[in-house]
Amino acid sequence: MAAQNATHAHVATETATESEGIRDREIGAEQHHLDRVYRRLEEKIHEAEFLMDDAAKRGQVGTPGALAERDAQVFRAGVHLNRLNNEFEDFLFGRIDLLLGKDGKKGPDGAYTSVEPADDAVRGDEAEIAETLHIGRIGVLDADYSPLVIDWRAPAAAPFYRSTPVAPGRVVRRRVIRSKGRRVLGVEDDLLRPELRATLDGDALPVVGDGALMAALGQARSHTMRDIVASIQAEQDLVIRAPAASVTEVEGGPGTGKTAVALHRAAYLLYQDRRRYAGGILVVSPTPLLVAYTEGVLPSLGEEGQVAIRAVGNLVDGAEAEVYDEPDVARVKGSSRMVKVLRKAVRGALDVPASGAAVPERLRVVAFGARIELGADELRRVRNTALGGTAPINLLRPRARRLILDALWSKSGGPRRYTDPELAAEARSAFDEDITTEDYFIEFLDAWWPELTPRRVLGCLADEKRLNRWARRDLNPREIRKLARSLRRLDAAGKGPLSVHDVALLDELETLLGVPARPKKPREADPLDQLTGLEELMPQRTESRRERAERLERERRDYAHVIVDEAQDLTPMQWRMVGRRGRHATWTIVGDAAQSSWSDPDEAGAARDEALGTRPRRRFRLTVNYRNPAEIAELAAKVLALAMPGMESPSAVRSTGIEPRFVVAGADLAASVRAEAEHLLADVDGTVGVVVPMGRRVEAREWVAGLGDRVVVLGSLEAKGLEYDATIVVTPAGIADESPAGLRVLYVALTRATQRLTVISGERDDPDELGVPDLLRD
Ligand SMILES: Nc1ncnc2c1ncn2[C@@H]1O[C@H](COP(=O)(O)OP(=O)(O)OP(=O)(O)O)[C@@H](O)[C@H]1O
Repeated sequence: MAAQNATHAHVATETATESEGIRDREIGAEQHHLDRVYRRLEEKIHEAEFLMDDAAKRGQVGTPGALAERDAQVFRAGVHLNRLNNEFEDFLFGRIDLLLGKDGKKGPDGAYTSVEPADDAVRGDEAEIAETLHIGRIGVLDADYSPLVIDWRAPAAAPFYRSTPVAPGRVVRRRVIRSKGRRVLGVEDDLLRPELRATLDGDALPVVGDGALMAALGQARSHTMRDIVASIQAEQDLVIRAPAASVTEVEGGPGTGKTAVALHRAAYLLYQDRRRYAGGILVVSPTPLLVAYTEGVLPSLGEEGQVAIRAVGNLVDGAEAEVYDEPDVARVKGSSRMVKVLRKAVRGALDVPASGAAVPERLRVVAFGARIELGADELRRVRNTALGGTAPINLLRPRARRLILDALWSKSGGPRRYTDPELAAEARSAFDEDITTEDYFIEFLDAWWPELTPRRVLGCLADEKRLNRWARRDLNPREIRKLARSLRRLDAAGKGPLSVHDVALLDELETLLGVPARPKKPREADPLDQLTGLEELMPQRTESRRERAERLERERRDYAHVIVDEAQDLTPMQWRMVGRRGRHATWTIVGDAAQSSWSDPDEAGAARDEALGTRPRRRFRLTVNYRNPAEIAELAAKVLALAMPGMESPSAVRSTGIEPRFVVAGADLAASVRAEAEHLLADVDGTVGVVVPMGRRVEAREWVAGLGDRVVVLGSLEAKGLEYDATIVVTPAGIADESPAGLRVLYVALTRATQRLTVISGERDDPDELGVPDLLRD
C-alpha cells in the first residue's frame, strides 16, 4: 500500500465545507452497511434458533450430523455477534471498489476472482465500479450468499493490501474505515487509479481523507500491541500470505513489523487450513515481557486459544525461567558444546548419590538357599553394558535390571545346573521372582539406577570437581568454574530458580534421560464436537485461552507450525529445544542479525540449520521502519555502523521533526533519569521505557518509583521487541560494554521509541559539549 494518499483533482477542487459534507455522507454510507451486517447476524441467530427448536419439536428428526450442524450454526452465529458487540473495536475496517474483472467467475466468498480488469472495463478515461467489497475481521454472507463482509484473510481481500498505484489491478479506490462497535467514526481513502473518472451507481466516486497508515503510526502506545489488520503493507502481506510449505524466513530491521507480520501470519494459516493448524501453532518469543505485549493481537484478529505464544525460557513444562545469567555464563550454557557435557553428565549422574542415600557398591542376594554377591567391579561392568544402548538413560533401567539378574543367575551356577532348556527357563523364572519381589532388591535398584530427572542432573553440575570430570574436554577451566557457580542456585534435587538458558539445558536433559511411559488419561470429548469438528473451530467454549494453551503444550510437543520471533537471539541450545517441537512442522522465522545478543552468530546459524534440516527455505526482506521517526532511526544507524559495518538500516516511513535529546548525568544519575522521565511523561500520551544496563535494573526501579505505570524500567536484554512512545537510554557505554554483543544490544535499546528518545550519558560515555556520547557521534 502506498504510504501516502494519491491525490485527485476532483478532491483538490473541493472547498473545506464541501469536503466535510462528502466525508459525512461517506461515513453515513458505511454506517448503513455496518447496520446491515449486524442485522444479518441477528437474523442468522434467529434462523438457527428456529431450526433448533423445530428439530427438537419433531423429535430429533434428521441425521445426527445435521442436528449437530444446526447446533453449531447457532453457536457460531452467537459467537460472531458476541464478538462484534464486545471485542472488536473495529470489526469492519476496509473497503475496495473494483473494476469489472477479466472473467466472470466468483469464489466461495461470493467475490469475483479475477485480479486483472476486463479489457472493456475502462473506456477512454471513464470507468464504472463493478464490485464493492467490504473487508473485516471475519466474513459474513447475506441471505442470498452475496458477501456483506470478506474475511481479511480471504483471497478476495488480498488486493486491499497489495494494490498500489503502480500495480492497481482492479482496485480503483481503497478505503480504510474506522469504526467502534456498531458506529462508524471515519473513513480514509487511497485512490489507486487517479487518472480515471470513475463512477459508482452513476455518481463520481468520492475520495476522503489523508492517510490511514500515518494515523495508525502516530497513535500513542499502550502496554499491549495492536493488530495492523487495517494497514498491512504490500511487502508485509506477501509474507503473511506466503504458502505454508517448508520454511519462510523473514529478515528486517527494527520496527519493520516482523512481530506483527508473524502474528498475522498465524491467523492467516488458521484461516487457510484450520484443521491442520488449530492448536498446532507455536510462537516462540524471546521474553515473557514480549509475550505479554503481543498476547492480545491474535484474539483481536478473531483467533482465541488456537496458538501457543511462549517465551523461550518457558517452553519446558514446569520450568519457568526467573533469572538471567551473566553474559559469559549464558555464552557457555547456550553453546552447542554443552551437548557433549550433558551426555556425559546423564551417565555420570547415576553415580551421584541422591541426598541421604549412598550409591551401592555391592549387591547381596539370597536365592535358592545360597548367598550371591556382585562386587563393585561386576556392578560397573553390568552398568557399562547396559549403557551401551543408545536409548535414553531412564529407559535403559529395565535393561539394566535384566542384566543384573543375568549376572546373579550366572554367578549362582544356575546355567550349569539346568541343561534341559525348559527346566532352565522355569528355574530362571523362579529365581528372578525370588529376587525381584524382595524389598532390598527394589531398594538396591532405586539407588543403583535411579530414575533421573532433568533438574536433578542439572543440580549435579553445580559441583565443580564433578563437572570438571564431565566437561574438561569441551569447556575450559574458567568456563567450568563459572558454570558450576551459576548452578549453585539449585539444591541437590535441582530445585531452585532457573535462568532462561537453564531451560534449554533441561530440555536437552529430558531428551537424554527419557520419560518412562506413564498411563495416559483419556481425553474427554464432547460428542457434538466430534461430529462437527466444532471443537477445533470454537475451543473457548469449554476452556479458557490460557487453559487450552497449557493443555496443548502438554499434549503436543510436535507442532504443525512453529513461528520464531527475534530468531537472531536463539542460542544453539535453544535452537535444539525449539527444533524438537517442530520436527514435522512448517516454519516461519523472523529476525534481524543486527539485533542479536548472542555472541557467536555462526554457531547459532549452524544450530538453526540443524533444526530446520533440509527443508527448502523461502526468504523475504522487510525494508520500511514503521516504528521510529527518521530522527531516531538516523541516530540508531550510527551504532549499527559500528556493530555491523555495511549493514543497511531500514528507511523510516515518517519524521516528527523532533531530534533525540542528549543529557549528561551529573553526580546523580538517579535524579537525571527521574527528571527526564517526568519531562517525557508530559510530552507523550502513552508509555515511557527506561532502558538501563542489566545490572542496574533493580536500582533503576527506585529512580522512577511513584511516577505511575506509564513508566517502565527495562534491562537492556528485556527491551527486545517492545516499544514505547518515548524511551530513555541510560548510559549507552554501560550497555555496550555488558557483553561481546553489547553494541547490538545498544542498537535494540535505541530503536524502541515511536516518538521521543532521550540519551543519558554517564562518565564512561565521554560525552561532547552537546552531551552526545562517544558511541553516537559521527
Ligand atoms: N502495516 C502497518 N500498519 C500500522 N502499523 C504497523 C505496520 N507495520 C508495523 N507497524 C507498527 O510498527 C511497530 C513495529 O512493529 P513490530 O514490533 O512488529 O516490528 P519488528 O520488526 O518486530 O521490530 P523489532 O525488530 O524492533 O522488534 C508496531 O507498533 C507495529 O504495530
